[in-house]
Amino acid sequence: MAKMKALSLDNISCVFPSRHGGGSYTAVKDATIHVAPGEFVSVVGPTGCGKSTLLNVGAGLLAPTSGEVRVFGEPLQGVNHRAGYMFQGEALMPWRTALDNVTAGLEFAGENKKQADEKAREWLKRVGLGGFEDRYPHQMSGGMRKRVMLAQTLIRDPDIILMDEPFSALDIQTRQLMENEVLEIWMASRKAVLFITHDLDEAIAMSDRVIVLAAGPGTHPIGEFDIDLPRPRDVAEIRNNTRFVELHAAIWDVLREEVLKGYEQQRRG
Ligand SMILES: Nc1ncnc2c1ncn2[C@@H]1O[C@H](COP(=O)(O)OP(=O)(O)OP(=O)(O)O)[C@@H](O)[C@H]1O
Repeated sequence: MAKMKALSLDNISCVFPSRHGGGSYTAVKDATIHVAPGEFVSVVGPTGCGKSTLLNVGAGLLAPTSGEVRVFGEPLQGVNHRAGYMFQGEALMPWRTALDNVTAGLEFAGENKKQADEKAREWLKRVGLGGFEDRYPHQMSGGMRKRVMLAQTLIRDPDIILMDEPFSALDIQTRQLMENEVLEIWMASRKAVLFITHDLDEAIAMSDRVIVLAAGPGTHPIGEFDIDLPRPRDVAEIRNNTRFVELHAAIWDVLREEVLKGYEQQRRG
């Protein structure tokens, strides 16, 4: 028997009612993606191809039209409680301090406040925000807010981490710092990660494996690459590695045409 996967999406299709009245739009068609325990997998693909849709399926927030989702071998029903989900946009509650944002998940799960606060302080320190516990989201920079979101996702110690372009809104320096921090935390705990990005450099620098999705409609993986670069990695330095450059060229060769197709579709609107 093949080794058990942390997350298996098998032959997933997602059909939505069309936005232009009547009819339907097949966003994802027959997509199969597996993430092993401890593996860092990135999914790259053109804008609007269906990356977030697939992640929502893995999170149990969207039931696929057909196909099967398994979490550590068990068919997924409802929300994936073994997964932590870090969204693309701003997901902090503006009326709560950094500390109270980080404890939110634990509170909702019924953990006592004192214990939750203790864990949250520790996590805020780990993401470089020791001393900022009492700040409100509007009193923090974009990078700091992302750090709070990271602590919020990781405090529940999920076995699977789902990340949807978590750093796309950040400036390049802050982004690279955060990518390195995520890698450091991941190296210490080796959770299964499914990371969505449209940035190929980021995908290669972070991952064990990069999956390329076709342009929509009916997106599905069209290429898969093992990233055999040494770890630990510094995301800025690894870009100068000759193997990185080779991998980038090979993956871009597959991705380029899809990006052009995606761009054309967006233009036609
Ligand atoms: N609930 C929905 N109803 C109708 N269409 C939808 C729905 N959700 C997604 N879609 C469509 O499915 C396609 C895939 O969307 P999705 O957000 O998954 O793409 P994406 O690759 O994550 O995009 P981006 O790179 O812009 O974040 C898009 O064409 C989108 O308009």
